[in-house]
Amino acid sequence: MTGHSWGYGKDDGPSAWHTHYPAAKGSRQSPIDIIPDEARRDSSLRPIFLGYDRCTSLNIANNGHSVVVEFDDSDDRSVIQGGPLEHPYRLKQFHFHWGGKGCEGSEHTVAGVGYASELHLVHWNGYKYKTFEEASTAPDGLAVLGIFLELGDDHRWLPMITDALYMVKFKGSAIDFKGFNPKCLLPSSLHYWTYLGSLTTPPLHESVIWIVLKEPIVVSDKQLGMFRMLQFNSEEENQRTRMENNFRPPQPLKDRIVRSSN
Ligand SMILES: CC#CCOc1ccc(CNS(N)(=O)=O)cc1
Ligand SMILES: [Zn+2]
Repeated sequence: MTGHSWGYGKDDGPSAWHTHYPAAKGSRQSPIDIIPDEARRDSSLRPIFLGYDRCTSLNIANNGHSVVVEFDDSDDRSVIQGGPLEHPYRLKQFHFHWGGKGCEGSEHTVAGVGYASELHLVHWNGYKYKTFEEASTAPDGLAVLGIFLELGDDHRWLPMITDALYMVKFKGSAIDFKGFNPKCLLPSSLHYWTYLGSLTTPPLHESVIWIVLKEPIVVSDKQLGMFRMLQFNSEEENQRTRMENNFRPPQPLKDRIVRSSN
């Protein structure tokens, strides 16, 4: 099922998505602006546990919206559990959102301030649902771990990703990408905010339990700049557009609260 084409441009960007994806105006849309002082500290929230050691990365691809690393999700070999989750959720893929030169690029903001980029690790509830597609429309179907990227020194392990980007420059390109463990992209603290939200890209399904880590990881401007050599377009298309500013702005919180781990 291929949905209507969408993007991040003036005519097909976030403000136009509602025309083909009505969920855009729903009651639990993402991202949001997280206001730490208004988050409810909840001692019943357990620590997050990331069981990625047996994870199996498959490929890295340019899907025309971001660069995505996909994993073998045929069993519970790599899962996120604990925190607000009642069951283990299987890692399916991770991808990034970033800005243009020097401007913001994260999707969630913290007290109105954005980061340069945001990493999303997408997991689905394989305990209750048979497939990612089925889980993606269920209110407790997905769990996305959001990690902020801020500019500073070079990240020691990010080159494992950025060195592969030139091979997936155009939309529709993909290469084998085995043996990558995303644990190397985690900050030292797993303290988090959590709230009920949605996919931040079409189809914008309201099926995501968001877990946003408080501590960003640090990458250099040069490393983040490598993402901007990617293109939104395929090699065949004449229109050459650099992949940048592929982030949705914060959406209304409406009748939701954000909870905070200790
Ligand atoms: C249904 C469906 C589908 C396609 O799968 C995805 C996977 C991830 C995303 C990205 N969503 S986000 N930015 O909230 O992690 C969107 C669609
Ligand atoms: Zn995302």
